[in-house]
Amino acid sequence: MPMSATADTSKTVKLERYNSYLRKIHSTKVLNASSKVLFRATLLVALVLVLLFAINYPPLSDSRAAAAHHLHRRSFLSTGLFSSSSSSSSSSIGGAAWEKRVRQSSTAKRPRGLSVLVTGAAGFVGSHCSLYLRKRGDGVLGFDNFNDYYDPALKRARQALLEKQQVFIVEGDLNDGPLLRKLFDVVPFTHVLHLAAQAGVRYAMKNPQSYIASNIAGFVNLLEVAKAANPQPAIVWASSSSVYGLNTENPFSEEHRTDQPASLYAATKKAGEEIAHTYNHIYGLSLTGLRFFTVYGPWGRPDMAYFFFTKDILHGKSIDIYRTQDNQEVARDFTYIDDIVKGCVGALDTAEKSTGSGGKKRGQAQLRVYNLGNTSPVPVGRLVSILEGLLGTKAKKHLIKMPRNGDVPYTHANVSLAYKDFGYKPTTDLAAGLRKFVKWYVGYYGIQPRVKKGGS
Ligand SMILES: O=C(O)[C@H]1O[C@H](OP(=O)(O)OP(=O)(O)OC[C@H]2O[C@@H](n3ccc(=O)[nH]c3=O)[C@H](O)[C@@H]2O)[C@H](O)[C@@H](O)[C@@H]1O
Repeated sequence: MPMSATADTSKTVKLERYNSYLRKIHSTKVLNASSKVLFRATLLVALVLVLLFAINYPPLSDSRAAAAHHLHRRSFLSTGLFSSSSSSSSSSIGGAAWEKRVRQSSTAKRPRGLSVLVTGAAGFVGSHCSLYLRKRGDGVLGFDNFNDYYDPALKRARQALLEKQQVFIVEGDLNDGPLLRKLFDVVPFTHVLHLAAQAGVRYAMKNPQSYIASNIAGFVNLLEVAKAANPQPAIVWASSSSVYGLNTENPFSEEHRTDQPASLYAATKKAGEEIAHTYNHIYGLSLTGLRFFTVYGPWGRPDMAYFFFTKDILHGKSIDIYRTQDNQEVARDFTYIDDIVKGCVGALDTAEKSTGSGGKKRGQAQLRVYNLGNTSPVPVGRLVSILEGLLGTKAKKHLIKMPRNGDVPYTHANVSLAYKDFGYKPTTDLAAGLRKFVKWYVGYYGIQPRVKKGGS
């Protein structure tokens, strides 16, 4: 059967060729189909990539678009499940309702009233100044990052106080350029009262970078935004008595040397004064630096000695009272908050307009620095005796040599320049001011014991 076998073989071969032909056609079809799928998938991936790129890198030339994008992302984050902020005030940053609140808060309620952006509005001096300005009929918009350098609950309580007076605090950081630009896009601020800062002399040894971030980078960021704003605002900002550092001339006058800071805190405030000079010189920004002298009073800062001494005395804890290396008393020109508020407002009211526009200087602008102190230094030991009297409790005093931590032994303000230019005259002595502080303290913390509640 070779013949049939041959015939069979040739049939099988033909069948196999046919089958292989079919397989080829089929595989080409499959190949065509899969390459189409591959092509479409690639197109989709490319589209998604382009979109993602566009979202993450908006055109640099369009700062408004960038700001809007940034604010949108932030508002998305702050309302999202992973939000770290619980504040309702930040939940709608950039939205129409938010803009309305920003405008309302910034609008003056008296003819020719100011429109002031107050940075650090939830802080000690910031909250007092905001309330004063608002009650006077000026427009006030607060700005604060509510950081936890000290108890944020106290900052929230101050915020609640401000909200009662229709002062809105925008929650944000000085280094957030798009947010600051957005605020200046919405409101033509006449003034900025810049009080946001990393405060505290001794903490600078623990966290030096925080001073650079707030007092230098944050300040420069604010000035960058202010110089580009139309109109440019006049800026009044918080410098510090600590810039006098190792100066030995007394009382401290604005003409004395300030090139020997004793702490990084002081160095950043001094740097701020030099930076202010630069922005005034190049861009025509009107700038006034206020050198505050150890400000104290109700709603004060828990990191300051008078505040934690009060707490420790009430809790029976011992307190360290510093003495100089040659065993002298350390003294401060403690200044009551209401006097400081009057000084800040005086500086705002006498600040001339900035001269620049469109980021360019159009003429010489005002550049000032003032001491705002009490003009009568008091030894720390005396401060403790006053507190003991007010609290009806003896302090457990621990006298020690002042650690080498940036402190200076003595401060004393000459305020004749502030008096001449805006009538600054402190009127509250330490005993009267501490009485008001203690009254607030026991009320705020709900403390009952042996406290003498004399005075107003
Ligand atoms: O005048 C200023 O510019 C500065 O005033 C204060 O700095 P300071 O004067 O050191 O105020 P406190 O920290 O309240 O100290 C007051 C006095 O108590 C002394 N002290 C402090 C802490 C302590 O445990 N014991 C003690 O005797 C200090 O040496 C100082 O003489 C503020 O904390 C700074 O933010 C501000 O810039």
